[in-house]
Amino acid sequence: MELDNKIISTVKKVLKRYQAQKVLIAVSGGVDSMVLLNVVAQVLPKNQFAVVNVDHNLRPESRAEVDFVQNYCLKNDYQFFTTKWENQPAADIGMEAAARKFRYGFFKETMLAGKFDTLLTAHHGNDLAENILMKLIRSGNAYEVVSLKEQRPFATGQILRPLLDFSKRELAEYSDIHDIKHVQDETNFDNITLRNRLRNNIFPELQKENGQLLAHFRFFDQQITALVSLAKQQFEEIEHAMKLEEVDKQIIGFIKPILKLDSEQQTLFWGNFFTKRKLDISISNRQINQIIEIIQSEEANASIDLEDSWQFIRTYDKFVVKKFQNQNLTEVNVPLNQTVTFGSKKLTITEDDTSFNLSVDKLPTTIRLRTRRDGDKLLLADGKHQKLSKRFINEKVPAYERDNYLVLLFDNQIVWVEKIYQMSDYLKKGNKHYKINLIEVKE
Ligand SMILES: Nc1ncnc2c1ncn2[C@@H]1O[C@H](COP(=O)(O)OP(=O)(O)OP(=O)(O)O)[C@@H](O)[C@H]1O
Repeated sequence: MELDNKIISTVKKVLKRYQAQKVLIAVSGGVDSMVLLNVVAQVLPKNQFAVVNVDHNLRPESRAEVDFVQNYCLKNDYQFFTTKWENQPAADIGMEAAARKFRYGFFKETMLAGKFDTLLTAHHGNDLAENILMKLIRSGNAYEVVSLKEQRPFATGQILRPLLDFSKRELAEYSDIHDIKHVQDETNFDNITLRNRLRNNIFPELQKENGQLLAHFRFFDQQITALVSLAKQQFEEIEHAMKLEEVDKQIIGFIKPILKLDSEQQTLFWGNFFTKRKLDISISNRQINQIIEIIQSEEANASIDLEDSWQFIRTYDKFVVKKFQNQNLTEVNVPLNQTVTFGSKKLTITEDDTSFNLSVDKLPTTIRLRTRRDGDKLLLADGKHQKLSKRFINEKVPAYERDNYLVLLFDNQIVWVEKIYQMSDYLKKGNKHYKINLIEVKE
């Protein structure tokens, strides 16, 4: 009876704390979600909840499982939504992730269509502990380790997981006491996945060491969550002081504000920095340590290569995180009056006698666009040449930005370099007039 009261009052409390009004319960038919349904039906009137189920169509018995949940809902007069996954990917790789994506896609659709504000899942204490240990084994990233939250935003509302305080065993006990029928998920017994190996082999051993293990994982989770949220407040202030400039695939900021953190704190800082920006980069612990090392070094122009073509550069008082230029994009033809795309920029050249910004004295046969190359030279008024690299220095263009500047060539002669050079400024004899339009496309 004590367990009953504890489960019911906890679910009630969580629903109240997060102000759940109209609730969709994700029910697979397994013991956990059938217990959750049973409990919610005791604390909410029927017009405030419904059941959602997804047939992943991956095992022969999946149809029977849907039928089981559907019949249960029919019998009890609960509103029920279901769908069947038809277009599975051909290969087996990533099937679980694809199934998950489909499942949550349908949950979202159903929530929006039925104006539900809350999705409930039956994740419990064992799921939480398994998740923490899995993330610890795979990455050790503190921000990922505590990823299974009691509440998180979802669709236009939220997901709540009111059973995290209970173990699988307690839920099974509840279902035994109340004779709650459920289906058995066979895949839980094979040891192909890390999760199942932890569940079936590792956790039983660990629990022999301490029966309170799951409560300790939950306690650990709550503390890390709190520590991370405290740290995030401070990191926001630091990022503000860094005066970050974020443009397409490039972030620049001052280093000084980070230096008031010690190395360990910086580990947490950079983890947060990359995790929250969702860049297409998987940053490892080793790389974070390298970043910290060059931040603290005296070297003026140190740089390291990160994963996925990203680079971290430390200049004198700033740092830059940027994505390499795609080498295939180094040279394109530019037909007149057509817009060409070069990386994140678009450029159009038109013949224009009224509002031209470039003039030359003869019609070019080829017009090409590229980024700078070693040895590029610019023609000056006195007929002499200047190295493009020299001009970059004169114009105070930082080294890390120089590769982004576009260079335009008429018949192999540089006639224009984005922002810093136009040949016609030096040789005013031109009689062919062109208008160059350049726009940056923000992603
Ligand atoms: N096919 C399904 N239909 C409806 N709800 C489901 C289905 N599968 C899972 N759920 C819901 O998700 C909860 C967690 O299920 P399970 O542990 O199988 O998923 P997971 O892959 O570990 O977690 P996640 O749902 O976060 O990916 C279940 O208790 C249930 O509430």
